[in-house]
Amino acid sequence: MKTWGHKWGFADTQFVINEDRSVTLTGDRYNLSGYKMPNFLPYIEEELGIKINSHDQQQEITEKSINPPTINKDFCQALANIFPSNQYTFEDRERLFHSHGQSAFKEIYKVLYSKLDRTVDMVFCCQSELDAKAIINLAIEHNICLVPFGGGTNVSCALKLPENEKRMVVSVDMRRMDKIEWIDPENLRACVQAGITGQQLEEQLRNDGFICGHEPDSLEFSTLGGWISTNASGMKKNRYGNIEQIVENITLITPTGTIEQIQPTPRSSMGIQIQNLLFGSEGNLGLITKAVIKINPFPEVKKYGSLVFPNFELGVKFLYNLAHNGFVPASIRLVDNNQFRFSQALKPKSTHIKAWIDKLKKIYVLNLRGFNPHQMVAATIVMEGSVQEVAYQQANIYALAKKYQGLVSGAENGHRGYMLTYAIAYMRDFLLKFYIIGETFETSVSWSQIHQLCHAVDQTLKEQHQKFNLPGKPYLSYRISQIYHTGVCLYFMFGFYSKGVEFPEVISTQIEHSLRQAIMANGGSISHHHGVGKSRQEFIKNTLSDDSIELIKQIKHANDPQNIFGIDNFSRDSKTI
Ligand SMILES: Cc1cc2nc3c(=O)[nH]c(=O)nc-3n(C[C@H](O)[C@H](O)[C@H](O)COP(=O)(O)OP(=O)(O)OC[C@H]3O[C@@H](n4cnc5c(N)ncnc54)[C@H](O)[C@@H]3O)c2cc1C
Repeated sequence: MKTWGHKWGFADTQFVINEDRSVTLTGDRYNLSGYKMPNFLPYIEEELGIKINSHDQQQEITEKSINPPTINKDFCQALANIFPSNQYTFEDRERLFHSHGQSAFKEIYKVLYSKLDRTVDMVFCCQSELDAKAIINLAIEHNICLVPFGGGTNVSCALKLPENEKRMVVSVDMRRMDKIEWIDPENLRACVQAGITGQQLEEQLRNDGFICGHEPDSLEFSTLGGWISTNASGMKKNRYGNIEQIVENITLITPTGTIEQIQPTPRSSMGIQIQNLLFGSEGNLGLITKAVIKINPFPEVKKYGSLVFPNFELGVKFLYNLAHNGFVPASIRLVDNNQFRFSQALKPKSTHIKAWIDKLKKIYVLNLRGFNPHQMVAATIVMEGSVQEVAYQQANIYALAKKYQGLVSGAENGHRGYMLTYAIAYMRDFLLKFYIIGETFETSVSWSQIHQLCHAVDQTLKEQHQKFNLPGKPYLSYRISQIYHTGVCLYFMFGFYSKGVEFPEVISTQIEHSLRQAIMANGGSISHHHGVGKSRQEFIKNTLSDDSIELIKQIKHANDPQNIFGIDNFSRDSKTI
């Protein structure tokens, strides 16, 4: 690493500008990697109304900018008496890495170009349940604040330390707990340690012919414990479920004991289900050390597909009908026109014959079918299962799409659409260099309020852009990324050009706040899967009754009277809760 700050992802993968102003994603990890994208910069420039100068880049911090650690000597001595030195570190780079998630302007911008407000003082690597109990006991004895760390991929400022925390803060990194403890192949369940990443989990299960199927776009780095703590949602939830449907039992080590069900069961009417409190607990209650999850035989077939519709409204009508039918695929997403055009802009320059075929397709879609290139939208599809299941889904989905003027546009476009989501965080870091600040945010909303909510977000962004007198034009795109019986998950991306703007990270935060207000005023939820963290704490009071908030405070207090798990995402000391 040349610079001090930590970016997203693998070191071999980043977007770069070539001499001919095309853009390439380096490495060979994704199907977007390794080729020139001539239309990338022109698309961004047109959408934002700016000109990108490849030589005019923000300079990342190359020097340390991190507070010296607060040291509790007695605790450090006691720790050293129990654990070998390779299980903990005071190293600055590690402290920084463990002190933030992936929120664009509230965290990554600060890490790369400014300074995080506060960093953890030590990083401890938890290797077993015994370690978890021991570190908690030491923390109780010496009044230390512990912060569980999974993959650091949250986008809600869930790892941002509270400003008023005066104690020594220790990040408890769970990633060495990355084993599958057992597999029950007959009943299709497995007991898995909480620090395993999605990629490790799927690789290990695959060796035995199984799949978990929980596939968030952060799969490569996020962990099982993090998924439970944030109440995560994976793209293939239609087939495998969201995290709360996948997990059968959780083990949580807390300052007052061990929280778990004695044994997992397919379902149980046992009174209040303690486990439900842990989904979305966001590091406030203790350390999740393992979980029993459902597993599935590895699917016979995985097939991508895609459709284009003349406009977003027809696409939504199609999804509404699909959601209430029996052939819902593992995943289906509907992207708006901006995102559709962006995915087109990421294509390579066509070779001779391909260019000719593409031209013919374009003529058919635009001239013969009358699609408007500035209105048309696309749906991308993943189908998984047996040969028969997938064939049944494909035939019925495409037949239904026809009723809404949908045209089949091929597996390659579908695959490309899904790969694009893996590149988004790399894109964020690349664009940030050129003063373009972007962020993603999401919500869930009933079917009947989708259009009103999207319109409100669009209007609010335009107003905010004007209010802060920002250069160029604001960027907004959105997609429906999940469908439910009563509504959908809407996933937005917004961005603006910040060259010459003072404190862009502060303005972005205010804009994001206004956008959430608009979402909630138009029937949207506080979050569909990103969680609350510090980013959305203030909206809890619009989400839960006062008495519900009080009950949560009491549960927290009973479980952790000393507030050892003082990350304060949802705790008794929170300013707003
Ligand atoms: C590019 C990108 C794509 C994303 N795509 C998705 C997506 O498709 N779906 C989705 O749901 N989210 C997505 N996210 C958000 C993020 O990946 C999830 O919130 C994820 O669940 C966080 O897991 P983590 O292991 O990284 O947790 P962290 O970020 O390390 O921690 C998150 C919170 O959980 C707590 N925590 C972590 N591990 C434990 C543990 N073992 N015990 C107790 N508490 C713990 C932490 O203290 C913190 O409060 C995405 C993020 C990025 C950057």
